Amino acid sequence: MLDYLVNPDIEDYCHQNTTKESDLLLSLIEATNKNMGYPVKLSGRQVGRLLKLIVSISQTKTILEIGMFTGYSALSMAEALPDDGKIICCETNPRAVEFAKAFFEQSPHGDKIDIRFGKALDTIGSFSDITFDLVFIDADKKNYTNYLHATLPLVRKGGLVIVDNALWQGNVLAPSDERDQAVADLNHYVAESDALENVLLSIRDGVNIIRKC
Ligand SMILES: C[S@@+](CC[C@H](N)C(=O)[O-])C[C@H]1O[C@@H](n2cnc3c(N)ncnc32)[C@H](O)[C@@H]1O
Repeated sequence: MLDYLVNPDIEDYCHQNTTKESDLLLSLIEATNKNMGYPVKLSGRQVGRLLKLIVSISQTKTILEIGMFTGYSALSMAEALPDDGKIICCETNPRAVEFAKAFFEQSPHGDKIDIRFGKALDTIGSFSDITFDLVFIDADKKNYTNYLHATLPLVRKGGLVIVDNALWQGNVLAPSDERDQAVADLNHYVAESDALENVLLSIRDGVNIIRKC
């Protein structure tokens, strides 16, 4: 594991010079830090604003999020969806689900968010006749390649898959366990595929932006 991927001063500068979140999202971050023990799980301002920006400029209306936690990235994307847009969020932690629901209820965008409690692969397996404009993968790393292969058929042509933690603290350089390997395998598969085009960005812990051709 590398100490850091991006110089911390540069990281801080980028954070300070990126559009601030809505007041509700700022309270969600504060409450997550105070009550949930793992604030590091939040994708953070740069990734959150990147997701919101992409949703805004891509005519995205249907999103699948794999790994919702307390709802930071879900609400960031929901804020950019049109009124008839929808985001389905998969999450296994009941406490995180209750926490997120309380915040979604306070948001004018909360009714765009549909939480599916349970393992994401089971939820995905239950879908029929559903197509997504965008899939955001941000759950257990060991299933990263499984998530990619399970969701690609559900993504419309021209749609996006965005993968957080795609550099996995640098462990992709020399994978040493199942999780490192799954993230490295996903990156390799995507870069080699003729059916996909992508850019792997070294923002925060890495973000892989993939377009289905
Ligand atoms: C990194 S956090 C997600 C952070 C969130 N996307 C954000 O940026 O605010 C990963 C989440 O995935 C959830 N998770 C882990 N395994 C899962 C599974 N098999 N199915 C659905 N969610 C899972 C965890 O409980 C955790 O809340």
